Amino acid sequence: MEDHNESASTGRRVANKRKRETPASRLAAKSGSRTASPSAFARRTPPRDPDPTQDADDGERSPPRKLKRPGAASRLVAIDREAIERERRQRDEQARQALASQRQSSAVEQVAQHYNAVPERGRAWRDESSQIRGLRNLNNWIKSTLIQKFSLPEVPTPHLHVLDMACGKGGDLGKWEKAPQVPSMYVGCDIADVSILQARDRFTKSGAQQNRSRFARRPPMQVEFYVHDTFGRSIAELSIVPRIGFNPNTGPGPNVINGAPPYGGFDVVSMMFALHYSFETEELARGMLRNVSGALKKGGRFIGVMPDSDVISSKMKELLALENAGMSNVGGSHSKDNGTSVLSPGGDEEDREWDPENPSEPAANINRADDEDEWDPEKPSEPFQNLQNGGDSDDWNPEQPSEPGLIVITSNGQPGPGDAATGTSVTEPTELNLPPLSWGNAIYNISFPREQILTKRPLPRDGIFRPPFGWKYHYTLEEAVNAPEYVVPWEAFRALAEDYGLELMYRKGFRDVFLDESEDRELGMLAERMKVIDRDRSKGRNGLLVNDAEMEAASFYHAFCFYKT
Ligand SMILES: C[S@@+](CC[C@H](N)C(=O)[O-])C[C@H]1O[C@@H](n2cnc3c(N)ncnc32)[C@H](O)[C@@H]1O
Repeated sequence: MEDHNESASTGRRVANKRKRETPASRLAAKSGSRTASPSAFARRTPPRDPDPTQDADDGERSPPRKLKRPGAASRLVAIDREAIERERRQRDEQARQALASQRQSSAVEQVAQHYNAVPERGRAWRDESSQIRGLRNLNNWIKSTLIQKFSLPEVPTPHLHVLDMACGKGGDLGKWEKAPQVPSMYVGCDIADVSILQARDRFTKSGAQQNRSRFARRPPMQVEFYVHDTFGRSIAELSIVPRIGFNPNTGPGPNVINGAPPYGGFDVVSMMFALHYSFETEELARGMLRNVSGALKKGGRFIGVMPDSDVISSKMKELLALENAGMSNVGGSHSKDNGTSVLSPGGDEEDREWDPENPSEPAANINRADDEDEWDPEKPSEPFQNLQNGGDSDDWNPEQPSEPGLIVITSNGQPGPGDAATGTSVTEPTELNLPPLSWGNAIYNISFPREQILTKRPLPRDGIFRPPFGWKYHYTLEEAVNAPEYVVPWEAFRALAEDYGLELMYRKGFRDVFLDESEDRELGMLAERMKVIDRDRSKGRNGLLVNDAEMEAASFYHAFCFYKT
C-alpha cells in the first residue's frame, strides 16, 4: 500500500516539475528568492536514492550537495529514476506474491504430508486396538447420519452424483454404498496423494465391491479419485467434472451468475473434517466455495462436519477472562491419565462428567450468539493485504500496551502498571511471552499461539475472530491428527456461503446431533450397528459406548447442510 502511494506521489512530482518550470521561476531560482517557486521546486525534487555501496553513516558525513538548476539531463535522470523505481516496485510485488504463494503452498503441503503419513490401519485395528474407537464410531455415525438425512434429492433423479472434496483414505465409501439412493458416480478428491492411493486400494478391495451380491439389486457405484487441491484450484480442471457439469461463474460480483451449472451438476458435495483448512486465507475459502457452488445443481446439498467456532470462542473467552483475573495458565498442565481432564488456567482440572440424560450441562449449551462479526462478505478484501494488515480497527498496536485487560510488566520483569510517572516506556505486553492458550484432555488438545504469526494479531478477548481468516491453532487428536488448523468463524462462513448461493438448512453440534438424531428409529438402529450405542440400553449410561473424554473431543465439532439456491 505504502509503495503504491509513494508511486503515485513520485509520478506527480515529475509532472509538476515540468509544468511549473517557467522563465519566471528560472529567474527566481537564479536570484535565490525564498518565496518564489524554485525553492519549492527544489523541495519537490525527489530525494536521491542512497548509494547502496555506502552505509548510512558515510552518507551523513558527506557534505551536502549543491542543488543545481535542473536542465534537460536532470529531467531525464528523474524520468529514468522513476522507471527504475517502478521496476523495483514491480520486483518487490512479484517477490511478495511469490512468498505468499510459497507460504500458501507450503501450508497445503504440510497438511498433505501429515495425512499421507497417517497409517491406514484397517478396520480390525480400529475396532479392537484403537484408543479412541468410541469417538471414531461416533464420528462415522454422524457422517452417515448426514448422508442418510440429506443425500436424497427432493426431485428424484435416476443418477445421483456425489463429489467428496476431501475424501482422505476413502473412509466414507461404505457409507455412500448404504445411502438411501446409491450414487451412480462418486468422485473423491484429496490433496494427499498417498491417501488417494489408499482410497483407490480400499475401494478395489472393499467388501462393498467384492460382495456386490449383497447389493445385487442396486446399480453399481462408479468411483473416480483425483489428487487435487480443491481449495486452491478449480475442480473444472478434473476431466470428470465438466462431463458431469460445472458453473465456473458462480459467486458474487457484477457480471457473475449466482447459479447452477448450465447442465447436470452434482447432487451432493461432501466435505468431512476438512473445510477448516480453507480458512487460512480469504482466497482459499472463496476458492473452496466456488468449487462447491459451481459443482452443485440447483437444490443440491452441501454437507460436512468441522470444528465449531462457537466452542472455540466461548473457551477462549473463558480462559482469557480467567487469565485476566490473575489466574495465569503459566505452568498449567493436563493429565494424560485422566480421560476427562481439561487444561484450564492455573492448571486446574475440571471433571466433566457428561450426562446424556442432561443435555443442559454447561458445555452442551454452547453460546451461539456471537453474531457480531462485522466482516462483510460483500466486500472481498485483497488477498493477503487483508491478513497482513489485520483488517482495520482490529489491528493490535504494539505502541498501545494499555489495551483493556492487557497484562503489562515493568522493565524488571515484575507485573506493574507501567511507568507513566517517569515518562519512560518500560511496559511490554506479556501476552506474547505466555505459552500458547490451550485446552483439551487426554485424547485431544487445541493450542493457540499468543500472537498469530502470519497476521500479527492478539487472540480476541471477546471471542470474535475478525477478520475471519488466518486464525491458526494446532490440533492434536490421539492416533489421528497433529496439524495446524484454522478457525472457521461460523457467521462469517454462513454469510460467505450465501454469496455463493448456499443457504443453511441444518447446523448442530455433535452432542446435539447424537441426542436428537439417535431418537430416530432408523438412525438409532444405525448407531447400534456402528457401536455408538449398545443394543442393550441398560448397559452403562443408556448403552452409550462413547466415554466422557471422547464425547468432549467430539463436542469440538458441528455438522452442517446447505442447499444450493
Ligand atoms: C481429517 S481428514 C478427513 C478425511 C475424510 N473426509 C474423512 O472424514 O475421513 C482431512 C482431509 O482433508 C484433506 N485436505 C486438506 N486440505 C485440502 C485441500 N486443499 N484440498 C483437498 N483436500 C484437502 C487432507 O488431505 C485430509 O485427507
